[in-house]
Amino acid sequence: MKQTVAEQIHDLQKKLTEYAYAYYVKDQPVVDDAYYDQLYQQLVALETAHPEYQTSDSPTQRVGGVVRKGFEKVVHEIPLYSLNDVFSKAEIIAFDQRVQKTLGHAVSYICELKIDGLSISLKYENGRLVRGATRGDGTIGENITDNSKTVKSIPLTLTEPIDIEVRGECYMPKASFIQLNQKREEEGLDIFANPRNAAAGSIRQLDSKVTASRNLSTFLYTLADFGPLHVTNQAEALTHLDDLGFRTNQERAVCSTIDDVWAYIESFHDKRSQLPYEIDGVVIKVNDFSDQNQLGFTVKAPRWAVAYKFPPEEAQTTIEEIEWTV
Ligand SMILES: CC(C)(C)c1nc(N2CCN(c3ncccn3)CC2)c2cc(C(N)=O)c(N)nc2n1
Repeated sequence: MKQTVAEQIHDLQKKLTEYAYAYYVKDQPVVDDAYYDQLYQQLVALETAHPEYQTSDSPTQRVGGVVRKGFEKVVHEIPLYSLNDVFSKAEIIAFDQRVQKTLGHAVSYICELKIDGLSISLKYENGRLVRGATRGDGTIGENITDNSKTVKSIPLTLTEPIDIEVRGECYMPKASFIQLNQKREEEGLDIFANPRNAAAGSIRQLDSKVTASRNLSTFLYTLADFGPLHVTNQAEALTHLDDLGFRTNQERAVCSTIDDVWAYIESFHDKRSQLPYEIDGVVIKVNDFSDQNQLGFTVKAPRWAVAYKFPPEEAQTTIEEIEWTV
């Protein structure tokens, strides 16, 4: 039986959302670009002819188009903490000793690559993105909701209709950074010093159409407000973020000893230049949430995590050296 217009539109929105999720979140395209573009144009035509069926979470709403005079301030109800930096194996061992001394037992750690982007916080109500904000000073950030909606790896709708706030890094892939700077040089514009500055400049754009053109991506890494999620450790929390539709970094590893933590760090010291995104270190976190709660926070940072910082990277990677995943 022939589909109604409403059914045709809903069907296209669902298909295109699934294809975009596979491409931008899982890095596993399921259709080629030409086919995606063909369906996308069909949806644009149908939504234009029947605007009553255009939904705010349709894939066509990712193109931006809002121009702001400035950014509203956002107060983070749950503050974003800092991290204590460490620069050597000795400092990591000292961290582990302090943790074991406080808890009275050994713990497992989770190692996460420290993405060199800028921190954002995403708030969802009933599974819908209601607010995107920059970290700012950890308490006061900027409202970047319009721009967040143009970042293709940020879900507009979650797989569950829950209230949750998540945090992570927004970054620009190395290849996009190199291409952006080439374009800016051709146009006689200033170039960005590094991908972090390029990402910050792009997510803090007043014209969301510009943000949409910058191929930003994300890796989410923490739940600010756990909402209805029952998770007991960081590894589970990251799996939950995956299940909800977020993009998380798959290089994470649970390490049962600090020697394994150091082996992880050393392994990425060499792999760093081949990654398609910049990292400036490894974040080491006590994995178990009850252990984290016992360790608590200093004024500015958790006692249950440290950021191991790599020495500054050598010369800029050439485009050939990068593995071509997004
Ligand atoms: C939730 C905690 C506090 C443990 C935490 N905090 C982080 N950061 C705090 C300091 N940040 C910061 N940023 C600007 C100014 C001061 N501090 C930048 C984010 C993390 C950053 C990354 C990352 N980059 O990949 C990550 N995988 N996990 C993090 N986890």
